[in-house]
Amino acid sequence: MLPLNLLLHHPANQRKGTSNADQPARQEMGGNQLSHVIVDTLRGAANETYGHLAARPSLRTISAALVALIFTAIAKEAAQNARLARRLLIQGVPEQVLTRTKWWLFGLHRYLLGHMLETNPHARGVHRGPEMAPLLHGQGGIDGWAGCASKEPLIVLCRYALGAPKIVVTDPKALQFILSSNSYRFRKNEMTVRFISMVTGDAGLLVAQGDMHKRHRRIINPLFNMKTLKPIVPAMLESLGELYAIIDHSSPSQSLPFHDLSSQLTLNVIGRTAMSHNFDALSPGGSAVSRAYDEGAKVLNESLLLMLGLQFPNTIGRVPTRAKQVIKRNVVGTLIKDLLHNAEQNLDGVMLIHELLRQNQDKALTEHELVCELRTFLAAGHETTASALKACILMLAQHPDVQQKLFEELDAVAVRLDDYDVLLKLPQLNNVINETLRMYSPSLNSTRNAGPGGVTIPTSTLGPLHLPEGFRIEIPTRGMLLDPFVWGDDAMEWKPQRWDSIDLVVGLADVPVERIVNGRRQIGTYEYMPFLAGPRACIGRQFALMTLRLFVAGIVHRYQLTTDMPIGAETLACAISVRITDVPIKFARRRDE
Ligand code: HEM
Repeated sequence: MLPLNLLLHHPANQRKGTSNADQPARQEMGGNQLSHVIVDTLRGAANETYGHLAARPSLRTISAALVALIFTAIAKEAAQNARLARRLLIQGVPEQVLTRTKWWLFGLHRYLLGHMLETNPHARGVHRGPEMAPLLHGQGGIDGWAGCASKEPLIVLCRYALGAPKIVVTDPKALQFILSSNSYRFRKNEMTVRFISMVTGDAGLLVAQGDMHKRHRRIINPLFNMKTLKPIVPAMLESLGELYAIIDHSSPSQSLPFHDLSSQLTLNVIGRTAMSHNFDALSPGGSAVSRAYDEGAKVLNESLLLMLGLQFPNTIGRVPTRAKQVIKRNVVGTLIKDLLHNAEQNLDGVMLIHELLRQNQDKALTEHELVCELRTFLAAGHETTASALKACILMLAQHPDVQQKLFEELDAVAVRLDDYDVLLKLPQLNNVINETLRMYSPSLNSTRNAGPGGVTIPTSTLGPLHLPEGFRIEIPTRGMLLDPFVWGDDAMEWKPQRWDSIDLVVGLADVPVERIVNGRRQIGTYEYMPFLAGPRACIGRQFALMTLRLFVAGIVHRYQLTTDMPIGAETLACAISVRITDVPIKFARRRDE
């Protein structure tokens, strides 16, 4: 792109700003009609003002040029986004209402900030999901929905910075298409991919797209089937034993910070079971790796500059920041290479790293790709499982009746944790875990972009909907799990017993018209998705459920749990996963064994 001050000083451009000589320069700037008008106007004005300085560019000239460039870029982007949004609006997609109309620049803020300043539903954060629900069902707060009473849009358009549009989708028919039958026609958002790549490297399952994803998933799938997972139960229990030791050495009247303990515990679990390595995260002060991991996670959560750098990789993204230095150190990546070499000497081992090497005997994945995959297991499997575990334990401590019922169930079968087949079938245990994953889903939402050439998706109420290439889709996982239209008026309450009368209807693409059939609530595959669905659903689902079943059963059978945190007083934070920030738990040993 030509700097504007050079254009200004081009002889053909002196005084008059619109000669034919401008054409190539305009094309260089890649502008549309609007940007041409703006450039021409600014150029004319700049010539009038700074024409006498033409021979020697001054700071003022350069500043004016910079301002003009930024202004042009913003106007161009906003105009493009407005056109994109319009393409969806004319197909009948309702839009979230702007409550702050006429508030700023005669409503121009719609094209600059979109719905970012709206307080309900929030643009982002843990409240966003549940607050979206009424809109998605056509109740208040949406523009342009002329649907009849029996229909609900289940798709809403909203806009972000510079009016960048996206649709929020909960329509099961559309989700079945996006996540399952046509999942490879959608791509993960580039900024999300850049963000996750900083933690996992650029070749793990979470960031892989298209054929690369298929190739990786084919090799990694067998690592997470029951046959491979059952032999790692003893390694999981070894980590649980370390937690017991810490609890047993503390006083029953002392509240322990289970929010930290559960993260350290699950880090040890992933270390042992996935990499055959002891991260030693539960020891006082942790290990070098666990400290590096914590530090990395912290800077990722906190650095605004880092986020802007991801959005604008070629400008702000080049600024060296402390966050980047921390991530670059990458002790974990270096360690994993060593662990891979060790595991190659012991190919009969039962841990995931051994199975990974066995599945990769034809070297379909390079060493770099293997390292990225193991880093991915660490990033995707550690905080998510810890968030679910801490929520289970806090809920049980807050609800003594449910805890007692679960204890009795465990006691009745004289639970032996190494017999996983028994644990799999315990109804109270499964109810507690299902309900916690519903109410405290570690996943806030998932995003996808329409792939090359654009995609036409089927919908229940709008008919086929064409999404231009790159158009953004948000799937509000947490919102769907807390949606009163799906779960009933008590959706915001933690009630494990609701699962006694729920049928999970597998493979159902359409929302059942009759929600309650024979007294049982019907929930479709695309309505309960803590692990998402389709070829890109969580590969570690069974691993996570196994960890939760073993640890919740083990802890409740051994300790009576209480907490000073009243029901509803917990605070949630969301960075990589949604988690309860403060989980103070008192553990009283039930009986000495
Ligand atoms: C309660 C715990 C967990 C929850 C709630 C969870 C949730 C999810 C969700 C919602 C996704 C889809 C993300 C998206 O595409 O937008 C996902 C993907 C993934 N998860 Fe999990 N996860 C959990 C535990 C684990 C564990 C323990 C592992 C591995 C050890 C793991 C590994 C992965 C991987 C590799 C992917 C990417 C799959 C792909 O794109 O093919 N997760 N997880």
